[in-house]
Amino acid sequence: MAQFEEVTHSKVLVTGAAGFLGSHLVDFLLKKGHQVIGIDSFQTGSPAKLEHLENHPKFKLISHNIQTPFEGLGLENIDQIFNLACPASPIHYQKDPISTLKTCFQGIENILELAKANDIRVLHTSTSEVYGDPQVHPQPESYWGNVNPFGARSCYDEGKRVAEALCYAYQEKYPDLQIRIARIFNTYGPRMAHSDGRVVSSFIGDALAGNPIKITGDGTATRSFQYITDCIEGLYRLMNSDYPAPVNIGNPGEFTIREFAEIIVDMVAELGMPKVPITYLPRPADDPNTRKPDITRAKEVLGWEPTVNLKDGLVETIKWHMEQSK
Ligand SMILES: O=c1ccn([C@@H]2O[C@H](COP(=O)(O)OP(=O)(O)O[C@H]3OC[C@@H](O)[C@H](O)[C@H]3O)[C@@H](O)[C@H]2O)c(=O)[nH]1
Repeated sequence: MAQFEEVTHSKVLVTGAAGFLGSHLVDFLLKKGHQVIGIDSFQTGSPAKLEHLENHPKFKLISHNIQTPFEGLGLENIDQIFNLACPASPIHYQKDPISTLKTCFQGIENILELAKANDIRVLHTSTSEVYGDPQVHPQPESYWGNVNPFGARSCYDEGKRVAEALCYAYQEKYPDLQIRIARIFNTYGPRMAHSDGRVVSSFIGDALAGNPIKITGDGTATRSFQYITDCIEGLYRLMNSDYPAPVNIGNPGEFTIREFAEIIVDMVAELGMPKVPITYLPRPADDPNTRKPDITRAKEVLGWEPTVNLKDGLVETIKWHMEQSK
């Protein structure tokens, strides 16, 4: 196992702090006693996700787009940077593909420059989308992927791939620079709004509102869903490990989208609400057919694996959605 060394009371920068993952990571780091600076452009993130920290003595939120260098923001004394800033829902990252590419490439370039100049460790969040529509199943980190470089998803898939390539190039050129890469698989939980567009929040939001669930495609595509707390623990362990290559962070439990829709319909019906119908819409361009992480590496180098099963995670997520609609 690689060395996992918990750093106590450090100063940590989280980009994308007002996003779904970012806001949970900020809470987690503050609970651990760290001082946290959050950065967000509020393109898809929302200050409401951090409202509860408004007067927290160890938290500061800065409005900044990582496409722009960090000079003048006073970030020289940071110990660690988690780079989470990027629209992640397909409907969001495809809205302004040029901006998504800039966030991926210029964003990580600005972060690496800041890190290089000030000896800061960086964890970059990559994605299972670097595997594209995979022809190897499940996907280990050694798989190079099957990505369309010239299509609707390429702004994100290729953006995340070029960001990994830039991390690699910096590591080669500046061996003292500490870089960690997490390839995050589909993650869900409280604070992912109904309007986010990703499948878990869409299905739950619709089922609770009594609307039909909308499957895009024929429902045979598969995904593996990881609960937010497992993801955050995995990111934290990776940051504080000495492992320099990409690590999959995901839950290997795999479901077809139709199976998943049925689970949501049944869980919401068990709460005494009407059983909503399932409808079918056209499949989005280049939507991957299958996805499931091979987490052998994460188990070996981080001593990490997911602990929350799908039903338990969904109970918490449904509860959160119900509170939102009160
Ligand atoms: O309302 C919906 C949304 C999605 N889907 C389907 O559900 C599956 C999952 O779609 P999502 O939009 O939740 O997410 P995707 O797996 O396509 O992409 C995600 O992958 C991993 C992460 O890095 C990213 O956050 C995100 O890009 C797809 O097959 C999609 O077509 C629906 O059937 N209905």
